[in-house]
Amino acid sequence: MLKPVRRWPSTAHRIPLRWKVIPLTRNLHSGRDLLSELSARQLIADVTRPDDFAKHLQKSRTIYAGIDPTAKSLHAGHLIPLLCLLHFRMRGHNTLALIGGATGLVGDPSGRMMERSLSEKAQIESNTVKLTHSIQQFFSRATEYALDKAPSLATFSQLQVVNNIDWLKELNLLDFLRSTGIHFRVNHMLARDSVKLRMSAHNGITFTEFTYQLLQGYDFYELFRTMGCTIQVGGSDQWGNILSGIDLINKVEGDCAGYNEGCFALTTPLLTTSQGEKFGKSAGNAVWLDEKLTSYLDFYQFFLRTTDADVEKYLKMFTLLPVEEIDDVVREHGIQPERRLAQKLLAKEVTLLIHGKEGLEAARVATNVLFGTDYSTLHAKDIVKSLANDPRLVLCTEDELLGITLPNIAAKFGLASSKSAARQLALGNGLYLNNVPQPDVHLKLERSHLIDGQVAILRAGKDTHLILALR
Ligand SMILES: N[C@@H](Cc1ccc(O)cc1)C(=O)O
Repeated sequence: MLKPVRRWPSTAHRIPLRWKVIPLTRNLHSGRDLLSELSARQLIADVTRPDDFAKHLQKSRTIYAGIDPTAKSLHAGHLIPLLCLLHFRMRGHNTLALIGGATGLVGDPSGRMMERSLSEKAQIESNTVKLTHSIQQFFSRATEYALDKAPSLATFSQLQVVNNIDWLKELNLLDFLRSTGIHFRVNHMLARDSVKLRMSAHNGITFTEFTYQLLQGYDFYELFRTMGCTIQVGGSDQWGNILSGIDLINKVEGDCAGYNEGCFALTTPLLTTSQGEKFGKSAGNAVWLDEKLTSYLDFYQFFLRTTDADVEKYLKMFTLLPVEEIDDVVREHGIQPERRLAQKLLAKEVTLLIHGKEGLEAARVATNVLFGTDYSTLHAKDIVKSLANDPRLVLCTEDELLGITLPNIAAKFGLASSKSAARQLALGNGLYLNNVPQPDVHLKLERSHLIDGQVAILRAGKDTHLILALR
């Protein structure tokens, strides 16, 4: 039998006391105001009702951004919405990070020409656990970074991670159609860019993906109703999904004129590099924020390789350095671009933001080992730590290392294809020990050759390394 339709109870959408709006006493008025700061940092693609939005932000609000758990960690592409949330958080707004444990099971058609294949439930669940950790870690490191960079701005408010499976799994299909579906008109849904794009493609769109916008719309309504959330942030391909939520809230809340100031959307640009590639990929692979997936070194190097055309934008988007300071650095960089002053600053700041001081130190040590020329400051324990998880670091026993000629070691550990190839390389001054060519093919390795008596850095030619460390 059909259950009675759940009408939205007239008091259910009252904001609970703990989410009551709190006027901001400081920060919002100190320095540039939030929306213009975000826009100076090129973090805004679009906002709804900008004047009302700016006024709305004069009190402490609750804001959310959602991520579907299609991958097991955050990656560099997530940095833009995350930094946007960080700016809100620093100015005392409550921040919700939503993990789409339910929407991840359905698949967002936005910005995609092809239907996704449905992910396994177990995969989504395991990704959800990892992403929750990733997000918490991001905000805890970013908080430290923000306190260091902009102490006068930082009044951190709540950060909470929520999962939409918690409310969407409870929905009953018939109730949902009668209470929520009734507010969506198919002609409007068809007009959304995400759907239009797919309607024009050969295979069209399945009903499953077509309903995605209702689910994301429902999320916004749920967070508005239960937590007083009035702002949603997302990449620019999320515009339609966010507006679905605002429309739903307006329709359900329509009778609450005066009480409901309305809700707001803020989209961030989808970044492509100046070479037209999607930002956040290195040699076709995602650059992850988890150091087990992308090492400190590779993360640092990724930002160090930024082109001159992109570096100013990235400094503004991905660091909390004041915009004026960035302008000065970029001016100085322009005088001698080959010194890569701006890129070095960018790599340093973003590594600090994501991996903290220890991560930055590890990236610097590893950079010196692999690309530097001055080994005098290197210490064995730092080398081993900085290259943990890097296949170029091999732990070995004394027997495998001491009393053996360098070409033999190079061949044994795969730095050269054979002993004779290694000898040829050495004779041609192409085999290095701790950055010095070693043409003596009979030289046997002794403890005194090792850095701190523990580590030998071998190199074949310009840039093929093998770092051997005694266990
Ligand atoms: N649709 C968003 C993720 C998301 C999911 C649920 C939401 O309520 C909000 C956002 C994306 O794919 O990036």
